Amino acid sequence: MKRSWEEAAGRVMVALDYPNAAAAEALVRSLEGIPCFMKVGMQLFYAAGPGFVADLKARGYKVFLDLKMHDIPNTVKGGANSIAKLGVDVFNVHAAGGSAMMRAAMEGVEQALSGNAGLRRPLVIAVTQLTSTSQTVLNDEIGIGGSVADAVVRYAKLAQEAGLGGVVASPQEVQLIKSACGASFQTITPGIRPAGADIGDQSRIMTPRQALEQGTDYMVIGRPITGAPDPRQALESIIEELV
Ligand SMILES: O=c1ccn([C@@H]2O[C@H](COP(=O)(O)O)[C@@H](O)[C@H]2O)c(=O)[nH]1
Repeated sequence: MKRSWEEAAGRVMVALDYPNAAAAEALVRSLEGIPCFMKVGMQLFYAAGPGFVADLKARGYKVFLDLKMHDIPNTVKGGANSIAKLGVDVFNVHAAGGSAMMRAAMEGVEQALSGNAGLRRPLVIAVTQLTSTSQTVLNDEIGIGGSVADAVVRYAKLAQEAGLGGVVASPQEVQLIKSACGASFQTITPGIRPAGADIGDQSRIMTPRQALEQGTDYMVIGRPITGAPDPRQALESIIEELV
């Protein structure tokens, strides 16, 4: 199925994994006019703070705030409340925190929205198993038995029951998640590597085209873009692969 260039671009979330606002801002400027998401993770957020996120939103960017909260329910509720007030489009928690913690995140969002009619409702998603986690690490280090795919689907169902709208997983698990949770349950997939790209610390990977063919909703891509000699050209060539 052919899709427009804009639709293809809108499925890419560029990971702004930079040590400071100036470096991230340079990348954002180099991608100006491309309607992708900007993903702010912990490295940038801890250095540049909520002001950087608020500035991106004020300039009209779609923002995924990837802080992967994992704490007691009351703390996550408070964190979700603060994040929702920033007006981000997507944010996440770890499904490993359990259903009470995930429900608390949703309560934090509801509280923020009820006090502010102008706020948009963010998509709240849960990390299932990190895309750097291999079968061996899951079984021998984390201590969860069975296949990675089974562990991912179990967390996806738990997240859905807690009221979340989607999950972070690898593209390899997208079809199983959609079968278990329905087509509208969103899948956000890191672990994307164009053919020939350095895998780095990722374990469960696919190319952009393969991920799309699995039915992923959004793909998170960092180093294949940010580490390229010409990041704009790298992103444009990924988008061409998705059209
Ligand atoms: O399971 C996960 C959850 C989050 N991430 C984040 O996505 C990007 C991926 O960056 P690459 O450079 O393309 O590997 C990064 O910000 C991670 O924190 C993930 O990789 N896996």
